Amino acid sequence: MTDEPAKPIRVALLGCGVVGSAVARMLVTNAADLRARVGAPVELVGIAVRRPAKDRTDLPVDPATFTTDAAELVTRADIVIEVIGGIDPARELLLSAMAHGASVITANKALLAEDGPTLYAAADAAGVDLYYEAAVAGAIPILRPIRESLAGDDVRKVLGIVNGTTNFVLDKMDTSGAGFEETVTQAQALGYAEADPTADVEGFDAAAKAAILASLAFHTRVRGADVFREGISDVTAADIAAAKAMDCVVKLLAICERTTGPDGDGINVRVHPAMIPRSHPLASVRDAYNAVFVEAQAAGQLMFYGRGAGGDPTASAVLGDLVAVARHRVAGGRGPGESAYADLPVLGIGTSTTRYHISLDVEDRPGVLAQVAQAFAAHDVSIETVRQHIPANSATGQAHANLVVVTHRATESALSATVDALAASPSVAEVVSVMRVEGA
Ligand SMILES: NC(=O)c1ccc[n+]([C@@H]2O[C@H](COP(=O)([O-])OP(=O)(O)OC[C@H]3O[C@@H](n4cnc5c(N)ncnc54)[C@H](O)[C@@H]3O)[C@@H](O)[C@H]2O)c1
Ligand SMILES: N[C@@H](CCO)C(=O)O
Ligand code: NA
Repeated sequence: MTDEPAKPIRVALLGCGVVGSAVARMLVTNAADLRARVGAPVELVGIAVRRPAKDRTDLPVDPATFTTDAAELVTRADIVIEVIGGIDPARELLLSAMAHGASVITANKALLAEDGPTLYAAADAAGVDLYYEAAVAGAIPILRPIRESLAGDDVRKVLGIVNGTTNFVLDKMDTSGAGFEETVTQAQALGYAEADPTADVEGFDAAAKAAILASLAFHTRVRGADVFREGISDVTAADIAAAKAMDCVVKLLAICERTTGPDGDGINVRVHPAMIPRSHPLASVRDAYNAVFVEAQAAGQLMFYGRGAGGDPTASAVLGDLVAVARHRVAGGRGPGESAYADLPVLGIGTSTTRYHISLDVEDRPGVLAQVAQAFAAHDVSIETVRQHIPANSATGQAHANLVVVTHRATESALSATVDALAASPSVAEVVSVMRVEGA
């Protein structure tokens, strides 16, 4: 008696842009290996596109595979891969796919951060898988390690560089000394930044990824809108120079922290530029690379590093999900569903604690340093270092000094009250900049 040949796994691909075309190519080129790893043939039954007339002859795919009817395509697949992006129609298509019994794979962080629970509920109702490794940090395996490998540990903190565009811009500002606008223009010319770079430079993309990371790490529903967000458009060449003077670099960080304090248990999730010491592992993340640093109770510190974007790297994560999901189809069973049992409160930014670098333009006369120190003391913010620099010429003729204060850890609310007091002080001409200092 011979074994029945395994039934093919029918895969539908939605979107054939940067990621979709790389996924299609890998699906076809690696078909024999995928078949062996899955235990059944993996058959690309259709690719939904918006512009069917576009020349796609470079792809090793039968032209009859392309369709403009994504809604119909999702009804005849075992696995649907969504790489269209945006909220709708991606959401409707994924919901319809699951309602028709398909498992789904998506790279769509915006949709997951906006409405992940609806997708999870649909996956549960249909008894199918919902996988999305590509949605955070592209090729880097980070979601499966948090969702599965660390499921027995207690994750305390996730600290990551999860946006390649902003890392590229900040890295170039660091090495060239150039300003933000000039560097973004250069990044656009090199294809690193989009024509409209808002989602990246204002931190929306990183905030969506932070929400996904925090949800998985802390078994709590966190939406993109819950994440405190500050982008990099206000980071100046002077900020970068100030970081250099402290032997630090500026990075856009996504920070997810489990906190236990007088206000009770909760989590802080925030995205903002911060100085980190050059000796910190994240400081060596250059160009458009991503890295995620995870701290868990028993595991200690772990670091994940690699390419966070690009067609092939992102397709690698999609195909990894595909093999996992297809194996479930062959052997039966499902991967993990949503885990939101901890239901921790997402605390306001005021409760988060970090160190701060504050640059002040002050009058150079007796008692000024004491008044500045008093503003910190009054709000219970402890000073770690103070550096004073006297500029060669003061434009006004008035004697001025530049004071750089670095604090010990303080809450954001205490720090912002201190900054308000400094701004109102007659001794302080200007609060030149305030930047958080992480990783030390
Ligand atoms: N590019 C990356 O490096 C990267 C990395 C990680 C995650 N992602 C995510 O992957 C997804 C796709 O990104 P991308 O860079 O490939 O974008 P893209 O713009 O290159 O491709 C999207 C494609 O979807 C098509 N499309 C739009 N609406 C459609 C519809 N209704 N039916 C069929 N096709 C439709 C578009 O015409 C386009 O070709 C996004 O969610 C993105 O956030 C991208
Ligand atoms: N725009 C993102 C890539 C997709 O997540 C980045 O710059 O990292
Ligand atoms: Na990933």
